[in-house]
Amino acid sequence: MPPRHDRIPVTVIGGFLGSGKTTLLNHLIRTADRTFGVIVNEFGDQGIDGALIQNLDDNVTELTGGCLYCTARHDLVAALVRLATHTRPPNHILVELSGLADPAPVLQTLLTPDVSAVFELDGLITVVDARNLHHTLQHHPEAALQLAYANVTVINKADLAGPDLVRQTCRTALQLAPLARTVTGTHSRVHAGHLLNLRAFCGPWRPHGHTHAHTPGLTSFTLRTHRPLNTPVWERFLHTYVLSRPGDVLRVKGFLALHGIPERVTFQAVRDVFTADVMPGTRHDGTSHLVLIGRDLNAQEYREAFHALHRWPTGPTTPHGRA
Ligand SMILES: Nc1nc2c(ncn2[C@@H]2O[C@H](COP(=O)(O)OP(=O)(O)OP(=O)(O)O)[C@@H](O)[C@H]2O)c(=O)[nH]1
Repeated sequence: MPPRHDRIPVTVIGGFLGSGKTTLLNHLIRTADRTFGVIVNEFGDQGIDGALIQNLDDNVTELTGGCLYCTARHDLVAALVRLATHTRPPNHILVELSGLADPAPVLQTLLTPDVSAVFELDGLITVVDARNLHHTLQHHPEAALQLAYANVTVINKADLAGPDLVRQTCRTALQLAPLARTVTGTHSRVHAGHLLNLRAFCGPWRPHGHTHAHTPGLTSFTLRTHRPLNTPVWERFLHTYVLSRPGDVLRVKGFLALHGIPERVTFQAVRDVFTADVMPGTRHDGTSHLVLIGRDLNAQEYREAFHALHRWPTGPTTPHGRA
């Protein structure tokens, strides 16, 4: 095996939908003293995370259009090679998995002799939403697999969980990943020294028996419109179709064009917690698109309801009269 200084270290970031993986990636880019290349695996035809990753220009590759559960080996290898042969190659690569991915196939790909001759798998970081882990483990078998191989477990969203639940979540995570270092944080703010230079895969490695367990009925689809939305009418849609269905709608993310706000608005929801942030320095072009991931969702029902938002004028009128 070539010595480390000749190979580019690769850190894989996994964890369930909305746990804080992209937030961690941005935190590392901001705080760690090195140049990063990033590969983001997203399902659906519309990548969102690429636009949410900061300060990397052309060193971000989105693998879109793939499967909900896995990263195609040839896509991953092609993206690694693209970064390594860049005119200014990064000195560390971060691979963010989709929120439903089992990390084992990606780890295996990185450990094959042809790939590991050029890239060194440094470690797997699994990000956990402290508020939701227990519920997630009960309903989504993917979550246990994501923890099983972790070298570091980041117990994130401590602010939403509170100290008692954070302690319980740490204990549960340790049962599933007894050899992993566990660190807690809010907004994935964990010292880079705990996450990088782990060299956790120096010895031989074999995945545990593979179960391929998946949550039944999961679907993902994109909603699009081409005219700005009336804010009160959008909020009604949000409450009816997203926030009041937290067991079914697991994740929503995307961009909104809202009437009266010239900038693009980033929208994110993880079950019943949501944020809508104006992106400074941007201008929307009138289009909105949202990726939804959930269980037993009727895409047609959502598309019709989203499309129907345009029946209402873009002024301050609501379906029930003046706002
Ligand atoms: N309150 C709170 N919100 C957080 C924290 N960490 C992340 N978030 C928010 O949670 C949402 C999801 O965070 P992301 O980093 O996009 O999660 P992700 O794991 O990359 O999501 P997917 O790629 O869709 O699986 C965003 O709105 C974040 O701003 C935290 O510690 N506290």
